[in-house]
Amino acid sequence: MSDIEIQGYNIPKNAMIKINIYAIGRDPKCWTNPNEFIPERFSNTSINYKGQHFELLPFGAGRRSCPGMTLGMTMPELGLLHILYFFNWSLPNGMTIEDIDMEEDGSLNIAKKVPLELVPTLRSSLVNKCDRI
Ligand code: HEM
Repeated sequence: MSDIEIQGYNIPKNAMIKINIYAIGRDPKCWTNPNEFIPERFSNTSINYKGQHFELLPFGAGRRSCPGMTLGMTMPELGLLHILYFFNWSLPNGMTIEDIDMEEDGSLNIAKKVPLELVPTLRSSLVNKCDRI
C-alpha cells in the first residue's frame, strides 16, 4: 500500500474510501430519468444487481460484496407476495393516489419521509378459508 493519485485526487496510504453507490445508481450519464421508478428499464439489458455492472451496485462488488445478496433479493419478494395474496389494499377514506407524499428522507439510509398509510382487507375468496383455520 502506498499513497496514490487518481484523477487529480491524492489518496493517502490507509485512507478509508466510501463509495456513494446511491449516486452511481442515479448517474444521468448512465441512466435515463434516473430518479424515475421504471422497472422496465431492466427488461432489455444485461445489467443486473450482482456486482458485474458498475453503473448499478446495490450489493457492492468484488470480494467484499454482500454475502446476503440472495436472501436480500428473496425475502422482500416473498413478503410482498404474501401481503398481496391475502389482502386487497386501498387508501384511507378520502385519500387519492395524488395525495401520497413520495418525498424521501435520510442520509446513509433513505426512507419515505411520510409513512405510507394503507388499509388491508382480507380478500373475499379467502374469508371462508380463514374462518376454518
Ligand atoms: C436488500 C438487502 C441488502 C442490501 C441492499 C445489501 C447491501 C450491501 C452492501 C452495499 C454491502 C457492502 C459491499 C461492499 O462493500 O462492496 C453489504 C455488505 C454486507 N452485507 Fe448486505 N445487503 C443486503 C442484505 C443483507 C443480508 C440479508 C445479509 C445477511 C443475512 C447481509 C450481510 C452483509 C454482510 C455480512 C456484509 C459485509 C461483507 C464484507 O464486508 O465482507 N446483507 N451489503
